[in-house]
Amino acid sequence: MSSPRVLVLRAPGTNCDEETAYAFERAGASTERVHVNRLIENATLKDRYQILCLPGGFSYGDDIAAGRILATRMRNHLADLVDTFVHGKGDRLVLGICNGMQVLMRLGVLTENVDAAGEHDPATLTWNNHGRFEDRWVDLATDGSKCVFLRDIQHMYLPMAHAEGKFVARDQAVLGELRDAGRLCLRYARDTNGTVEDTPLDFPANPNGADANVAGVCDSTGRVFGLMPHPERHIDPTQHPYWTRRKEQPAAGDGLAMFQNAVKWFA
Ligand SMILES: NC(=O)CC[C@H](N)C(=O)O
Repeated sequence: MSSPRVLVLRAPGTNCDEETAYAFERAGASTERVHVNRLIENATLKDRYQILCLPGGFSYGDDIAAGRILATRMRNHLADLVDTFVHGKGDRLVLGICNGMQVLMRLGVLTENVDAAGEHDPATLTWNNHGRFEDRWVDLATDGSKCVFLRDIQHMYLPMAHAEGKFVARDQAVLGELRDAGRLCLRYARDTNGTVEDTPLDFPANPNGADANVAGVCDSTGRVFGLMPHPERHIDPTQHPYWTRRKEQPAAGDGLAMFQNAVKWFA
């Protein structure tokens, strides 16, 4: 298959769908932005796509908790779609960006197979330590061996923009299990070296106080990935905040490689 088709799922309050579709198209995929209600009406629509992407925004106004309502709608009305993309024949990819990661966390697909015996969810996303919305650029390091989207990427400089983005594991055992499986594959970093650190960094390097500096998590297969920062906002070099001061411009913004990795997976 040459060019995968991407389903960019929209809901009331989604606001990053156009940029996300642009990012996938720049990487060589074809995309359609589809409202969640259209998918609920037509169960066979999902069969047109190889990649499911949940973009950023404030679905259903972040009411109750960010991502909770869309995740509940998907669990109740789109269970077949979720199962097809997450499990199925293992031939599809899922990406959740920011609010999309919040939805994937609420659906439980990013922490699947982890200490299922516990009374509470193995992990969640909660309010940033300082209790406010934080919107700026961050350095990221990858432990990307496992995750399809992060292959051959060590460092990225990307914008983050969230209030409920602090990753918290239920306990150290869960954190260790996810880490040892290579699933804590994207971390906030202190610099551009691409070094993964487990001890939480101080603010501002770790913008929200996340356990083990976690900024992104993948499932046990590496095909399902959620991250809080916004790769679709750094596709072109001119989106870098200091681009006019750089002597040499890179060919692309740091985020593009993630979308290219997804497209390559189908080549
Ligand atoms: N940028 C986004 O996707 C919004 C993040 C999210 N709804 C929050 O504030 O936590």
